[in-house]
Amino acid sequence: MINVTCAIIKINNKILVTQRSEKMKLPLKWEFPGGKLEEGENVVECIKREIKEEINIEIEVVKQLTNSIYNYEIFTVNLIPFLSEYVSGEIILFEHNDYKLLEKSELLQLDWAEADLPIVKEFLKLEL
Ligand SMILES: Nc1nc2c([nH]c(=O)n2[C@H]2C[C@H](O)[C@@H](COP(=O)(O)OP(=O)(O)OP(=O)(O)O)O2)c(=O)[nH]1
Repeated sequence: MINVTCAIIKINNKILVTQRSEKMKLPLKWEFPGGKLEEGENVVECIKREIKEEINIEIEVVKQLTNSIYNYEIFTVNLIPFLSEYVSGEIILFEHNDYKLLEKSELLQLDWAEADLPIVKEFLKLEL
């Protein structure tokens, strides 16, 4: 099982979502940006590092949500989500195909990576 952190990032009351590239696993699926936990790293360090590496911005973690464990046949992911606030930096996509800033009500319209669906649903139930 691989441990992966991801961030639900609020920017001006919109939510940042990113689309995986054609060359990645789960091509063109939508996800919350993030990535694999490295050895000796805690989950908060991991999500801040991954967000800087992948989309060039700094975030502040607000709250950890419930993990989503999903079996994709070729691998099992333990996805660890963090509600986060944008702090600084300009969005530059180093790996992703595209991004969108969406209203909460628009989130379920995307073609999500399967592991993200329970996280999207938990987030939709939260007060913002
Ligand atoms: N970052 C991120 N990954 C997710 C989400 N949902 C989900 O199933 N994943 C999966 C896709 C990837 O296999 C893995 C994250 O790893 P990654 O983004 O660091 O790795 P990758 O696919 O670019 O690299 P690789 O495994 O092909 O070497 O978790 C999500 O919301 N965010």
